[in-house]
Amino acid sequence: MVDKKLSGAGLRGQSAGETALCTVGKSGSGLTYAGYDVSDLADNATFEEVAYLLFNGELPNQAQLDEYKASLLTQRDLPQALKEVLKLIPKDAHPMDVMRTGCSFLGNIEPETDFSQQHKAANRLLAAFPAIMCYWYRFTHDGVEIDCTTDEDSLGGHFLALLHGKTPSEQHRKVMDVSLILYAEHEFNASTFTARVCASTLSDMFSCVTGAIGSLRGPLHGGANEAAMDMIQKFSSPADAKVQMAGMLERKEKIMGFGHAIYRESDPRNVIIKRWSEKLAQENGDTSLYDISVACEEFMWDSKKLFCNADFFHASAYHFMGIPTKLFTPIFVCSRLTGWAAHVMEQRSNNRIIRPSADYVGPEPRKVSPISQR
Ligand SMILES: CC(=O)SCCNC(=O)CCNC(=O)[C@H](O)C(C)(C)COP(=O)(O)OP(=O)(O)OC[C@H]1O[C@@H](n2cnc3c(N)ncnc32)[C@H](O)[C@@H]1OP(=O)(O)O
Ligand SMILES: O=C([O-])CC(=O)C(=O)O
Repeated sequence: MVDKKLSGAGLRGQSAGETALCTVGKSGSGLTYAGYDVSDLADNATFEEVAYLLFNGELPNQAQLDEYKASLLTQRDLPQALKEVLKLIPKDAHPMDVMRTGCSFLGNIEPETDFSQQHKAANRLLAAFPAIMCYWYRFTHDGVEIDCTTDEDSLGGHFLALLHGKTPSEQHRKVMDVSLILYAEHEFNASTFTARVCASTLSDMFSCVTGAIGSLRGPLHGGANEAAMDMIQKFSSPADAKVQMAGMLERKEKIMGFGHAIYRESDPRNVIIKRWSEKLAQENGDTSLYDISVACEEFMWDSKKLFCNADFFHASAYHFMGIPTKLFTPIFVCSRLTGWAAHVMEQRSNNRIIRPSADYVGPEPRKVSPISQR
């Protein structure tokens, strides 16, 4: 694994454009947003500051941040028409499909009609996504039509308050904020690349983000945090985890939450969210799921030199905060929207339609025979 070359299928190792937003696997801890190390941002900034950074290129000063947060606060509620649409989506729908529909529908009723509105569209989605997820979830699962506004200062706290219907603890607010920072941006990953391809046709922001949500949904990308949770919940102890994982590897099954397309030895986000997962486990007074997760990490490294990516310890961390597993990937959407929108803006600022070539491997030229002879 460690010496595996970044080349081959899946466009691996090929540069597909330029970005000033992010480096992955290069300097410092291995992940930077506009020059800032992600661990520095996680320790010393908030998610709203990171969103501002990605959208504007610089961190805000206090006055800019206050103004930005005040503006986001006024945009958290959903239009009634969108609430009606969300109520029509069945309980057993995949919440990523809910996010996709919510984003797409908002693009119908509040369209981005020209690119001068790109910040407006991005900020509206940023403010509204927690309510899109929670309004649908609470209506279909608890039978309540929630008030989509809260006076929570941060988007992370706002999400937790909408979901649980009560004020979150300071520690939970902090973990959500860190999590949103860690997931915010990651260069040319599959969903961001989807957004950029869409942007390159000069399409609108809502279409770019809707497409990106579809790409993030898959278990090889954002969907891995849910799949990791489903897996660790099946293990009864650290020892059982090791036995069962050995079986999975023998059967050549993919272990979700491990490995990465770019990082070779570790994902710098893992150490940060792992630390928070441990703190939450201790706070809950039951560390068994955390201990099982650590056993998985040890086993995968010892047997395959595969390491936890950002998704693996997010699973237990979210679980400890009482977040239902099916909402794990939609939270990723609430965060990555910032990276997607920033890339859409960057693509638009220096655009050429993205249209690669393919190596043809199909049949030689041939003639259509009459249907009766086929
Ligand atoms: C936030 C994020 O989106 S992070 C990614 C989340 N996705 C997951 O956690 C899904 C599980 N992981 C994977 O499927 C892969 O590691 C990916 C999709 C992330 C990266 O895929 P690739 O770039 O093709 O992986 P890479 O080239 O490093 O794979 C090397 C070998 O390790 C194997 N491998 C990689 N990850 C895993 C895994 N999680 N479980 C089992 N085997 C694995 C591959 O099958 C490959 O074996 P091979 O050479 O015999 O075919
Ligand atoms: O970069 C990738 O391929 C996947 C990833 O970790 C992310 O999008 O956060």
